[in-house]
Amino acid sequence: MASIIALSSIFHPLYKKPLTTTTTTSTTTTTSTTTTTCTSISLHTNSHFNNTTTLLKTLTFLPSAIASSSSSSSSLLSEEAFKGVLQNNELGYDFENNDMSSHNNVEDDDELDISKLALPSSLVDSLHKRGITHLFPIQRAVLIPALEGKDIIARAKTGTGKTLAFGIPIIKGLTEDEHGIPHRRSSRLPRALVLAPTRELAKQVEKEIKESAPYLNTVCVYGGVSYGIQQGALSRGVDVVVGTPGRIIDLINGNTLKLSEVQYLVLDEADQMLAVGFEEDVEVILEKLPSKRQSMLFSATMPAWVKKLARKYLDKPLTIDLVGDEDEKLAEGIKLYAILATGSSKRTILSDLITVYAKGGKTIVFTRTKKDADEVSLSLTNSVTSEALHGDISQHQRERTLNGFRQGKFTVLVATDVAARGLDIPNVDLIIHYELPNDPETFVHRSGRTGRAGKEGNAILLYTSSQRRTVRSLEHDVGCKFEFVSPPAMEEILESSAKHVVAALNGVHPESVTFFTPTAERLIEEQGTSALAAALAQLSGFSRPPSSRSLITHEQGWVTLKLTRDSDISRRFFSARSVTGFLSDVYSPASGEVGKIHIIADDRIQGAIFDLPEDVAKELLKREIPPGSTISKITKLPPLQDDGPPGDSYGRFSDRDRSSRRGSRDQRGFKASRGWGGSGGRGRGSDDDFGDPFRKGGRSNRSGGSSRSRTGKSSEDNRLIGGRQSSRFSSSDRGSFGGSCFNCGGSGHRASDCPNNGGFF
Ligand SMILES: Nc1ncnc2c1ncn2[C@@H]1O[C@H](COP(=O)(O)OP(=O)(O)OP(=O)(O)O)[C@@H](O)[C@H]1O
Repeated sequence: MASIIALSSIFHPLYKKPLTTTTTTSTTTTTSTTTTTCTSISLHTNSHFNNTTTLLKTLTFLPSAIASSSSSSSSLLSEEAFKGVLQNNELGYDFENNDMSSHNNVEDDDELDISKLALPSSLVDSLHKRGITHLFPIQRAVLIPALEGKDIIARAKTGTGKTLAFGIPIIKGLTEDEHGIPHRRSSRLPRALVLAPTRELAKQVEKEIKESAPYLNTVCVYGGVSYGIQQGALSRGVDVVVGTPGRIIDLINGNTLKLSEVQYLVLDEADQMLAVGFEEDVEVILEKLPSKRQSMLFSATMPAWVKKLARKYLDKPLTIDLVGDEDEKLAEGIKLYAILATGSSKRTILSDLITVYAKGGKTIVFTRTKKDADEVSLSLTNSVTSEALHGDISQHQRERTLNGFRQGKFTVLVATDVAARGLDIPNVDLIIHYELPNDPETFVHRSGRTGRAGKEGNAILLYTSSQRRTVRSLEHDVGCKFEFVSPPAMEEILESSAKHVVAALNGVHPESVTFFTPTAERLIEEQGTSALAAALAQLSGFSRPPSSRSLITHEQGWVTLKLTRDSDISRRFFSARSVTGFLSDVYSPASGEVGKIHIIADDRIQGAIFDLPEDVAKELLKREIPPGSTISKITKLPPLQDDGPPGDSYGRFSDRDRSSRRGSRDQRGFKASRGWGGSGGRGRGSDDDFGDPFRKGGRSNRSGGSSRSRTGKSSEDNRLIGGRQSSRFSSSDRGSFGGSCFNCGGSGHRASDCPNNGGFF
């Protein structure tokens, strides 16, 4: 107990003994303040040396970019500071090599061991029960300054444990006084207030605090449910209130929630308050709080409003930034992929992506609108179990959905941003950004639903050709790198499906197996391994052979081919028209059927990739090809030339922008987007409807499903031609050939009519 008192007395915000300070200037002053505080602990509190040692050692492990002073801040923690603390290097810490091993008394693991940090034993016990034994970096970074009573701005990557970073010091402060003596409370007005941007996040924070400190009364308040229960809980007395700003204001106005005794304020996911339009409400609440309080602001990102808020309402906050300006803002375990898709192909590839990248685990698909969430979820139900989560779904149903997803009752959650913000669902393996997020912050939040608590995960961004530049901006703004990959090839899908089926087989009850064994033995005798292969194919959903798919649009029944031309033979500009010209000469029906065309982005190669219906492609590949040219079916897309419209730039995408852009579309005047609006500034789900100003037709409508996209539009409408203009032409229209000569590149004639014909055509 003595050591607990000692630690509390040194660090607890309510401790009256003045901390030792030194006077130097500006930033250095701050450093010295912290340093001296620590130094005084280290050098002058001999009787408590062991615990102090532990704390100091914990501090020494803080990452180098741990804290910086904000404009109004007066604190700075850094390794420099810690070097100062340990002038005599009592702990034997090797600062140069960030190595504690030379210290001989305490094992490395002890540094973050929560049972060694003089926290209330009840708290330690409940954390242990939850499997939480050691602090995460943001928690160890926040703990000491929070216990010192400092206002804090903390920024850490998603899923790294921010809730307990503020939860632990607040629980300690609410549990015992500065001497470690349990509080006896007279009034039961709330002493801690946590503001969260969404109901789900509020409930999650409540859960985290309740599970860590079941002996405290924690009440969660949010809109969409009746006031009665929340009012009742508040009137019975409460320690911690967690809630969304709107309902909190209602309860304050209804005189049920009184904030006069609030000592701790937390703004969780402060950046998201802004995103969901709570900025005014937040400020109204902050104005009503007692001025003598400790405030902690947690945010994954730092937009201007959050900085303003900090300046206005926090007192000389210490900024603890475990992200930094340049660094990747996502947890390390998250692998990022970007996949080029069209509006219509997104739905087709979605289940394939889930099959290959989620590896049988949980997936969250993010859409921008509620309607999309419903539609996408519905379209998935044939292949996977899926549910939608958005604001139009009742609160009760939302909770049921979330619980079902947590418990693995279904594996794919299709959610809008607001509904899924800040959700902590363990073991989400895959995030799919079905549409581009509105801004980098949203991207970080969405992606951060995977790779939580040190685990690994994948996040896939689906983008259209007109959004390439936005994807690059995103990389820059988030400080991340995407791996640009093609949609999974059929082989990968089959292989992953087989793996899932094999994994599922392991779950079959042995008794059921015995039941089927005689039939299995007979089948193997009769058919050998093909019997098992047939069973796997059936279980994978591939009882019929998969039809080929375009690598560009992913539409079934299409094949993607690559055409290259030897640059020694022709130095002419290679364009989409070169492709149509080539097809027209080699196998003229193909020129009327060609789908999308993209020019290959490789200086050493003159070439393009393009789609043809499977049967036409087969015929084409049988034809004799002019010397110097190659044509082949490909299974992976090569790098392609950027063909986005010029205005696909960074910015927020408001509804007003969207509607005005729609208006401009109707007038047939495509205006460059200024937003991350997905679709290069076009409305939802219409990414390719009018995205390519250079798109031209040329393909006849084929009978049968494959020539039409799922949207009902002909693929002709969808054609995208490598960003360059192509002329309309028809293979049967030999009189007015609009392509360019594959031989000389000149327009208006075919290679067979080329005056420079090398003899082949
Ligand atoms: N020290 C710890 N040891 C083990 N697990 C922990 C620890 N701290 C937190 N966790 C768990 O890690 C998960 C993520 O924590 P939390 O939700 O607080 O992250 P976050 O940083 O707030 O994420 P986000 O920014 O996405 O909201 C939770 O399930 C939490 O219980």
